[in-house]
Amino acid sequence: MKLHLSKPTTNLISAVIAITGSKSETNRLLLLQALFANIKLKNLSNSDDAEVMKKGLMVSNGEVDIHHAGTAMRFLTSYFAASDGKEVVLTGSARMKERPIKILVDALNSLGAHISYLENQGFPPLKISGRKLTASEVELPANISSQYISSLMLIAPSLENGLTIKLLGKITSVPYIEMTLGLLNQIGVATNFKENTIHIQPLTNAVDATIVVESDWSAASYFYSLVAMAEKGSAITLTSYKKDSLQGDSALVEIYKNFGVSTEFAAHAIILKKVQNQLMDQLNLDLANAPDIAQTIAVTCFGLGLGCHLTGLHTLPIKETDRLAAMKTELEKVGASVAIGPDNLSLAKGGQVIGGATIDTYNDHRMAMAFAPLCLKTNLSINDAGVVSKSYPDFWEDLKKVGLVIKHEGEN
Ligand SMILES: O=C(O)C1=C[C@@H](OP(=O)(O)O)[C@@H](O)[C@H](O)C1
Ligand SMILES: C=C(OP(=O)(O)O)C(=O)O
Repeated sequence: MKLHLSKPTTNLISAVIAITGSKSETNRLLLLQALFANIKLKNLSNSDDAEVMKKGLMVSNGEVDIHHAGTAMRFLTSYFAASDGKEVVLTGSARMKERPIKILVDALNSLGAHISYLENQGFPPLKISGRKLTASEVELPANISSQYISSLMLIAPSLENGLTIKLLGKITSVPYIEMTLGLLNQIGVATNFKENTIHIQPLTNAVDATIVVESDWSAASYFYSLVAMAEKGSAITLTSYKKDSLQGDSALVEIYKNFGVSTEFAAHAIILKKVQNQLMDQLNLDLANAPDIAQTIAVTCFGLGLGCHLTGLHTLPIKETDRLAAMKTELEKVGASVAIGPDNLSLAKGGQVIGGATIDTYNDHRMAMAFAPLCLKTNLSINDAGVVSKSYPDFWEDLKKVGLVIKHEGEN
């Protein structure tokens, strides 16, 4: 599906949008609910990634296909490995078969799991013969993906003696580890995370509580970008958010101040307002703690004519696509001048926006969503726009609520 995007007919934008629960929190809680059935959940994510997670958790024997969902792939690997008697083949999309999983498989096998590779060593698909894991100490490199660590943490309370996890090297995407700890604490698990060691105690009965998932902050980033590029006085209200978020991407509140966007916390909502013009002409930012908003921020900077130097991006090449390479190619299509390194992206300031470009999305929801706000500056088209359903199926409908003019190819 190719979509043509152009700006609203009015200069000031204003809208109220309800976004569903965080996909990261949802996929953790779905796994915890499979282990502790009394947990009740509200405001779950309606994303494809949450759907494949739900479906996967119901399988005991046979193939589980999690498509593009990194969290489902990593979290289900531990879940099945520790589920005595379950025999599954865990597979995914062609891209998923290129996303490394050896660090997690090695860690689980060292705990007594039986996981083997069916195609390429170190990559999905995996054959998993579930069994009771009895060991209680494990170590693994922490600099490639925090999802391996969260995956082990999520099954830890169901192990007889809990789990001590020693993290080797520089720890990446730390807020996602803290999110896992926070959710474990909410269901009654005792945890401790100091320096490079995480202790997780076993749990017999989870707290009898209803957990309301906070809406997705990564999804909110696209509205921050829209407001940043909109006329002064524009405002968008998003529900349901709170100040004490478990999601690292809530760093948007501080980051977008640089672009003149204020965030007001109301009851269960945030109100984003363009209150002044951007405060600088060059943004330097380390995004090792918030890798999923790098694409959004780069496009915002470009749309506003600012330069940026974004660092801490070492995990981007192994996400839905090589996001650094994809960003360089697509930003240059719209007139930007971009340099990338193994863990960074630099955008030269003052680039002139070229109109009428067609953005390729590389099976990456965030490529489509990050570029969409740029239509406030120029008309553009997005190829394979349905890719957004990985995390945000209602994205295009919600953009229409903001007044953006969105047409299918061939539509008048
Ligand atoms: O644990 C999670 O829910 C996630 C962790 C991050 O991955 P890495 O730890 O691989 O950077 C993030 O990019 C991903 O979208 C979701
Ligand atoms: C990287 C992402 O997801 P995952 O790793 O779970 O596929 C993402 O949503 O940006």
